[in-house]
Amino acid sequence: MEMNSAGAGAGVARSIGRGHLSHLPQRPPVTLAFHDLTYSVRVGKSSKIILRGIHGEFRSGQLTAILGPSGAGKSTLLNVLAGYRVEGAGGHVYTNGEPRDLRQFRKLSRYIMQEDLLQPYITIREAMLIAADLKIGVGITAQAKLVVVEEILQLLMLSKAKDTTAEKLSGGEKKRLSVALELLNNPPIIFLDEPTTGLDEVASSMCVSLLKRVARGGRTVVCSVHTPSARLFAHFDHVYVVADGRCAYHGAAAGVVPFLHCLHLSCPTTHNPADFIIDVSSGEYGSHVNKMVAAIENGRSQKWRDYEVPDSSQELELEQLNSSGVETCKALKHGSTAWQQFRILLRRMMLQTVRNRRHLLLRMSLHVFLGLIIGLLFSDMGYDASKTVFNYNFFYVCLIAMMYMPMMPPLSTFPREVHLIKREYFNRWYGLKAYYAAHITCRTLATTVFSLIFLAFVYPITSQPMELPRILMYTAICVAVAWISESIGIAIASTLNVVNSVFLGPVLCVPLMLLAVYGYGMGDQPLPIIWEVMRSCSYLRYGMEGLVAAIYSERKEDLVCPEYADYCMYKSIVNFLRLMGMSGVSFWFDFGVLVVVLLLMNFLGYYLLRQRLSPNYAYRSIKIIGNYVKTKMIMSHQ
Ligand SMILES: Nc1ncnc2c1ncn2[C@@H]1O[C@H](COP(=O)(O)OP(=O)(O)OP(=O)(O)O)[C@@H](O)[C@H]1O
Repeated sequence: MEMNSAGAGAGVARSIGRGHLSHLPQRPPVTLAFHDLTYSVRVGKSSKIILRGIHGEFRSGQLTAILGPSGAGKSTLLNVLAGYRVEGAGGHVYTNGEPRDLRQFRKLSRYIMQEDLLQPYITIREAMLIAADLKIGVGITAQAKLVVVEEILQLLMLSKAKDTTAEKLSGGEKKRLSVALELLNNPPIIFLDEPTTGLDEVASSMCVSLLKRVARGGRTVVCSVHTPSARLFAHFDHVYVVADGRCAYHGAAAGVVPFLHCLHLSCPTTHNPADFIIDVSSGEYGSHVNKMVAAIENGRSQKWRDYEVPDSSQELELEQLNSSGVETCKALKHGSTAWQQFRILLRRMMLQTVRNRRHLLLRMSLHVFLGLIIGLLFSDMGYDASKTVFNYNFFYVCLIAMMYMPMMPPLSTFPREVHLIKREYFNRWYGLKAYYAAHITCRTLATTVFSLIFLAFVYPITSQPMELPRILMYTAICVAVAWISESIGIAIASTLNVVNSVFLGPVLCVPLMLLAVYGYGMGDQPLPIIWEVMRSCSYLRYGMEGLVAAIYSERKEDLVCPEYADYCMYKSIVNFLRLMGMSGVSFWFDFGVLVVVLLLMNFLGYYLLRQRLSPNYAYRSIKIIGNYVKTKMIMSHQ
C-alpha cells in the first residue's frame, strides 16, 4: 500500500512539474525576514507570551514548512507574518531588506486558511472565472482569462472536476481550489495554514508538490504543517521549527538530521526526521529545546540555511519566470472597479441563492404554509364589524411573521459567510462596500418575493379592501418591516457566531413586539414620557400604525355588522381608531420612519461587519472594556 501511494505521489509530482503558469502576470520576488518577533495575548488579568523574540527568513522561490508540536505557535507565527494578527505583535518584519509596510504587504501576500471556505453551489470553473473577473478585472479579454484559468486548473490537476460544484469536491480538491483561486493574480507571497490537514498521503503529496512548483515560479510559499511524512518532508526546501514560541531549527530540510546530530541527538535511520525533530521539540527525548534554540540562536543563525546546494535547473526556471514584464507591487490592487465588483458579486450571490434549491423550497413552503394558516385563522375578518379587534390582531400577526421569517435565515447562515468574506476581503478580492451592497440587494430581492407570496395569501383570504392604493400601502409597510428585520439579522450575525446570533435575534424581538402594542386601547390618554420614548424605539410600532393607516385611514363607510351578531361595538372605524389611540396615524409618516430605520440598520450592519474584518481603535477599545468587565464579573462570581 505504501509502495502504491509512493508511486502515485511521485507520478503526481512529475505531472505537476510539467504544468506552466506562463500567462500569469509576473511579480517581483519578495524575501520575508523577521527579527525579534514577539506575540502575546491577554488572558484574564495577565498576558500570555506565544512567540518569544524569534528570527527567521523566508526566501522567494522556496517552499518553507513551519513545523512544531501542537500549541507551539505555528499558526500564530503564520498569522502574524501574514498580517492577519497585528494586535499584540512586536518586533521587526522586512520585505526584501526594507521594513515592511503592512498595507503594501497585504497587497502582495495571500493567506489560505485552514478551513476550506468556498461557495458551495458554484462549480470550480465558475468560481475561477468569477475570481478572475474580480482579481484580474477588465484589464485582459475574456479569452485570455479563460487561458489563465485553464492553465491554473491544469497545474493544480483540477481540470477533470471543473464542472463539479464546490460542495461535492473531495478534501484535496477543495484545498487545491483554495490555492488555485489565490494564484489568479500571481501573488509573490503565499501563506497556507496546514494545507495537508485532512488529506491522505497521495493528496498531501500532490498538494505539496504543486506548492513547490508554485514556489519555483519565484514565489515565497510558507505553510504550517502537522507531522509530515518522510516523503512529504523531502519536498520542502526550508524548514522552520517552532517549540514553545521559540525557534528550534531554521534551515534546509536536509540539514535537520546533521543539526540534531551536532547536538548529540541521533535520528534513527528508520525514523522520519520530521517526526524526530517534532518529538525532540516537544520534550519527548528529554529537555533539549534550550540547547536547540541556543544552537540556532532563536532563528538568527544561517548556518544550516544552505546545507544543500539548490538544484540549478530549478534556479533557471526561477530566472525565466521573473525575467520579463515584472509588474510593480502597487499593481496588486483590486483588479476591478467597485461597480464591477458589485455586479460580479451580485451574479455570484444570485447563482448561490438559485442553486440552493432546498433552502428556496423550504422558504417558499414556509411562506405559503403560514400565509394559508394565518389567512384561514382570520378569514373574512377584514370587513366584519363584529371582528374589528381580530382584524387589528391580524395586522399584528402579519408584522410578527414579517419580522421572524426574514430575520432567521441570516442569523443562521451569515456568521459562516463572514468567515468566507474574511478570507476574500483579507486577500483583497473586493472592497467591503461592493460586497455589502451586492449582499443587501440579493437578500432584499429574495425577501421581497417571499413577502409578496405570503401577502398574496393572507390579504385576500382575510377580505381586506381590494383597493389598489390600500393594497400597495399594506404591502409597502409589510415589505419594509421584512427588510428591516433582515437587516437586523445581518447586523447581529456580522458580530456574533451562529449559536449567539440564533439566541439573540429572537430574544431581541420580544421587547420589540411588546413595545409595538403597549398603550393601544387606552384611547387618547397620554402615556408617561418614558413609555412614549421606549415605544418609539420599536420599529414594529410604526409598522402597526402604518398597517392600520393603510386599511382604515380615510375610510368613510362603516364596517358590515353580520346578521348573526346582536351588537357590533366597532362598526364605526372612527370610533375604533379613537379607542385604540390611533386617530391621527399617518401612513406617510410611519413609512418614512421605517425607511429611516432601514437605512440606519443597513449602516449599522455595514459598520459592524467592517469592524469585524478590520477593527478601528474605538471598536477595539470597546472590546477591551467588554472583556475587562467580563473578566471582573467572572472573578467576582468565583
Ligand atoms: N487568542 C488566544 N488566547 C489565548 N491563547 C491563545 C490565543 N491564540 C493562541 N493561543 C495559544 O497559543 C498557543 C499557540 O497556538 P497556535 O494555534 O499558534 O499553535 P499551533 O502550533 O498552530 O498548534 P496546532 O498545531 O495544534 O494547531 C496555544 O497554546 C494556544 O492555546
